Amino acid sequence: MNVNDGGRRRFEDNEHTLRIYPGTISEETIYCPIPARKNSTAAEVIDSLINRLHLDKTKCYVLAEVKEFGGEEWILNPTDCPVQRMMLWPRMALENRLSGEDYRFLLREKNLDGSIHYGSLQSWLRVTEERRRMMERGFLPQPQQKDFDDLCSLPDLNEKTLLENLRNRFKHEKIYTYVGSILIVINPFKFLPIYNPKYVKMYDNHQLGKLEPHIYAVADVAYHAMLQRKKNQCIVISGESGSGKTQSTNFLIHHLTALSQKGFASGVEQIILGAGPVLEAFGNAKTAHNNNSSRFGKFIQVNYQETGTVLGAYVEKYLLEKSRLVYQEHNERNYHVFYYLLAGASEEERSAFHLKQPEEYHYLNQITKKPLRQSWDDYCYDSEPDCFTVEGEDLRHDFERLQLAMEMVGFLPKTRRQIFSLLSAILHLGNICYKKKTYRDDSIDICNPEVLPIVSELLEVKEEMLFEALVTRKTVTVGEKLILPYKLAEAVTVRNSMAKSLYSALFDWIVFRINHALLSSKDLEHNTKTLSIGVLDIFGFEDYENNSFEQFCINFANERLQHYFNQHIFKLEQEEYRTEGISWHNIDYIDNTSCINLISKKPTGLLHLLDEESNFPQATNQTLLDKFKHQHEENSYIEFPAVMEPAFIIKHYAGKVKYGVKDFREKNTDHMRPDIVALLRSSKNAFISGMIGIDPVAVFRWAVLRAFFRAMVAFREAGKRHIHRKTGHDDTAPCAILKSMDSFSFLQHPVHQRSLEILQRCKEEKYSKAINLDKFCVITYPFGNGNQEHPTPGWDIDGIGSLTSVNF
Ligand SMILES: Nc1ncnc2c1ncn2[C@@H]1O[C@H](COP(=O)(O)OP(=O)(O)OP(=O)(O)O)[C@@H](O)[C@H]1O
Repeated sequence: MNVNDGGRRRFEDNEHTLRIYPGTISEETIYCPIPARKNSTAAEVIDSLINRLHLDKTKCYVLAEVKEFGGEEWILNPTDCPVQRMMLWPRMALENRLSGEDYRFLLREKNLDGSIHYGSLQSWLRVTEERRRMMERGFLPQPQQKDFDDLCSLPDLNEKTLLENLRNRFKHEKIYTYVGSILIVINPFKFLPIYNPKYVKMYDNHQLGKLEPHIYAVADVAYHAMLQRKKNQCIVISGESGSGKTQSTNFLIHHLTALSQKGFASGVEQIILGAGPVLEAFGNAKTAHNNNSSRFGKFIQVNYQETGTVLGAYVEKYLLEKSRLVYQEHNERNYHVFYYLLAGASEEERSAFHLKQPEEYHYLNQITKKPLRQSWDDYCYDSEPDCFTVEGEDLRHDFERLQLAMEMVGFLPKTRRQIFSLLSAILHLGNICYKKKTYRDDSIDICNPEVLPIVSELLEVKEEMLFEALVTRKTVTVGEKLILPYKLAEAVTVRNSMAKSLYSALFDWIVFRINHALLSSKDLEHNTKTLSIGVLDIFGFEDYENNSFEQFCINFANERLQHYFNQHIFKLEQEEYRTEGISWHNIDYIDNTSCINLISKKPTGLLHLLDEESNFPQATNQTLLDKFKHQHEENSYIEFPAVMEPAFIIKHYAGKVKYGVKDFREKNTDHMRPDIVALLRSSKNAFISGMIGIDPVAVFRWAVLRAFFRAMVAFREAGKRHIHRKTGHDDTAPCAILKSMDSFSFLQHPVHQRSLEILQRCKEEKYSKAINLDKFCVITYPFGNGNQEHPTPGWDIDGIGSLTSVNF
């Protein structure tokens, strides 16, 4: 049996050992190893446990799965398969259990009323408790300073006291702090025992601010506000890369599904569980800041019945970073899924998909190696480790985990093969290279024609058509069809654009399929009134060594979000004080309206000038820059580098960022050329031809902005609510948002429109549902280095200086 093949079969057939921790049910046992297979159910495992540990058979037991930091517990249904759940855990958790307390199975006793008896606290909690007792008895130093869990209650609020308060709280492992209804999170980069069921219970139905700040409190307030006011809610998460946004989103989603299910895993939770690793494999990558960085923004909406029971959910994605597919910066990688596939595919799959080693693909091997030592006689480039594997990563295990997760969200083996075949086609496409035919003219040829049959086989398109599409452009003028050869650089752009479009269409298709699995049929019953809570996990402000169009869009979106924070927190709040006759000195804040106008105001905003230049065939990077200069030379929010550099600098609220204009026009109108669309639509493979039909034109910029429109409307409505409250026209409780979000809802997205068309075929009634938003906000901050596997040394918080650029 070969190694690769063996991996999958091992998982399918072999016996696994589950370690079950019985806790107080059997105090003398730390854990009990129980053999089980992939399809062994929780009920069978519990039976074995009862026999092994001689437990009281008259009592009722359940298995609880603990995963992620802090020991959130998910109760398994009797028919759930623990091994399948275990295989979704990261490899570290499977191998290194003694230190990996985050993932395990616990045995819990069920009370007569059906509730779960959680028994004593887990070992880590005992340590914390012990420490608290020692402190009380004076054996350990008491915390010196009083801290404030809401920055608004600081007696003297200024930058210094604000940072000191956060630092002080962080030193005492308090990573959460409120600013009114906003929650600030500081990434601890270490396990904290604050996410277990005790905390779920503790924060159930409590007014915000009554207990120590916590992410559960935010979820809880949103949940109960939704139920009481019958209004949909929205939680916005923002922060820089590596600050813990995804982690916070996971805590929220877990809590939001847990609240309604009293601890029992539902089908929806099962699908959300499977959707996570799938989205992560296709949408996450190693970056210089985070080994598992999400390269797309997402909006996850959990739908509830009016009674508060989870109905279904849906995911909307924003701006997948397509450029990563064809080029990665130093010390960064392409999307995880490529490495998983190349490491984990079986021999049969390797030959069917024509797979090679990662270093043989242009899209994976461009890692720029920086010279480590530089001297005349010793110019060394290569002592740096490659970037194909990340420390602690087991790509084969990750591939198995991905396959299982795909199975859980309903991808049949045939579909999985089609997806992997398409991934291979994309990699081979990237290997196609061009040369000039002759020195005299510009016409080009393909240097390695042997790659063409492989790509044509994998995409199931005719080889001649593929060749034509890669080297020539077809243009139709009045009554005439012109075939013009591409120039060398143009051909490379077309090849890359085809690869990017294929990958992004695949990602859209995956999200579309996940949504089908997540949307419950009850969601579509017109007489079932649904409510929802949305969590928006959006990219934070970015400033890298090289910033391009992606950073420009992301930072503009953040600029708009900041604008609405300003509106809400400063302007409206101060207006309210004034009208209520409270003596008040206005606080100065950085008003970023001018920066937003510079970028987006019609007719001369940078985005409008960019649109003009994108549609003008003779335009170049220089003409674009000249246009920017000509219109905005006097504007203090834009600068141009002193040396001749094709770049411009924007003075954002969070600092100056330099953007290189290279590829701005192409990325702004980044869409598949019609001849490429025609080629892919001609594929004999219905999976590929159908997928291309979904969304041929990339709605790049508007996709990212739409995410911010959600936030924008939420905050604008917050403003209206303030005014209404004063004029007495609105009797809803604070924070109610009335505005219908129809026009910005996911229903507008082409992928979802398609999804709905299909669903509507099953349902005659039109699916019409207003999406209203209430508002909550979570802001996350990283401390130390995002790549740290271990906590910040010495629990140091000097990095708190990084907060200074943020103004609330
Ligand atoms: N509450 C937390 N407790 C402990 N560790 C955390 C917490 N939040 C985040 N981390 C750690 O920080 C790492 C980075 O977090 P995460 O991936 O959520 O960041 P992010 O803001 O989503 O980054 P990106 O924008 O690059 O996707 C996680 O892998 C985890 O190790």
